[in-house]
Amino acid sequence: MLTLPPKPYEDNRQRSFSDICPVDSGTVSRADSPDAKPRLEDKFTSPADEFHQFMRQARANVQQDNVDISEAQVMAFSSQDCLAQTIPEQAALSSLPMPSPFATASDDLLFDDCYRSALNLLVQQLMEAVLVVDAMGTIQMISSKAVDLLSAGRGVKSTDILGQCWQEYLKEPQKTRYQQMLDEQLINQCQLEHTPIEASLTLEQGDSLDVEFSISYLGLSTPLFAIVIRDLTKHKAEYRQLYQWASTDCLTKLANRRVFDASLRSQWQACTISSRPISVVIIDIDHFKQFNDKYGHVQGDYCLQKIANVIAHSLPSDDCVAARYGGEEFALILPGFDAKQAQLMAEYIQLEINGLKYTDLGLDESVTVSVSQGIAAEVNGQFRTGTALLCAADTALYRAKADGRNRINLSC
Ligand SMILES: Nc1nc2c(ncn2[C@@H]2O[C@H](COP(=O)(O)OP(=O)(O)OP(=O)(O)O)[C@@H](O)[C@H]2O)c(=O)[nH]1
Repeated sequence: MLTLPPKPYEDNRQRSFSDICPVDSGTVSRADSPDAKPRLEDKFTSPADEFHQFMRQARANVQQDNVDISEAQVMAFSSQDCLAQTIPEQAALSSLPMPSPFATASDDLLFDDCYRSALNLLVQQLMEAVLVVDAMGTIQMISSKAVDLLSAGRGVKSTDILGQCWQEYLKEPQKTRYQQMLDEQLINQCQLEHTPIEASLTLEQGDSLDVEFSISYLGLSTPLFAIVIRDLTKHKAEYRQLYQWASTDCLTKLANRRVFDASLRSQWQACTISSRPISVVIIDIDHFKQFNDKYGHVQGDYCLQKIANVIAHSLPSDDCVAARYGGEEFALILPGFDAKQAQLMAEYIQLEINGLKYTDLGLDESVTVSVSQGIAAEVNGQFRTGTALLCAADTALYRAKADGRNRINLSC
């Protein structure tokens, strides 16, 4: 890191550009009174000839007079504005992008050099994770926060990362997306509007890191790009936790009613588009009020958990959904299942639940619980919507209850 020399001036506010870059008094042409302070344009015989001389002088003074380099650069840059503002015919040029409209090719290089030094200082001071890369992706500058991030806190130095290729940290498809954005920026030579790109970076030793990053084009004669990276690890962990809370039933850990409804809509659509069957099963515990009344509400909760566990482990594939539909009511979505397959599934669940023991809850070995189930299956377009299928399963459940409970009823 560049160490700044001590400031040689007592009061920085009183410093002017000429303090850093003294001008031969012979070039001062305007002096209305002997005490008049020379204006900046008075110091030039010709702006085009003199400006880059100023720049060089400023640079030489930085080296010789131990002048604070960042301050000298700021003064040098502001002198361009000063020039454009004080010389009327050049005034319109003050709004043009830097480098200076007066500059020659060598001034461009000098300007780039100053700009890069100032930029490097700035990047190193930032609390954000920032990289500056060239058009090939070679890392030219890096903030200490970005070093920490890319080295996964392993105490790597910035010099170990400088010169590496930024794209090597990216995986597909973000690698290709980044290159496309870079190409577009190079063609247009101006900032591209883009939302931050989410990516999973590949770090040393196979670690990966969830981040989002944005790219800003820095218009120099040799194009540079500032990449600001934000670590999303904490954000993603919080999101996962919140998503889990919002989508699962906290007692049974099955999907909640919101997820069930959304899944039924999407699975219904997917199955009807691909002409696959789909079945819904509703499972309701028999006489659960009596269980609660006899053994207590806490034991009732454990009972619900045990039954939910059986149901969750009965699901044959990931696209099947088991949800807690209401108090002591559960529901299944079985994509690809016709009526016969759904019936087999319901029979399996019934057997498993009938066989459950509650001795671990301190109850007698003889205590058992049964369930009633209603099934509806969509095979040949008999139902118009997923909701109609669900209503049919509910009606079938009602019949199973009415027929004496501990039984399965299939909607016809
Ligand atoms: N322990 C416990 N009980 C619950 C929970 N949710 C609902 N219940 C109970 O489930 C019982 C449901 O009672 P009912 O609707 O009369 O149904 P049932 O007694 O199972 O009778 P049938 O369904 O007709 O066989 C009520 O006593 C509710 O308090 C829960 O989260 N925990």
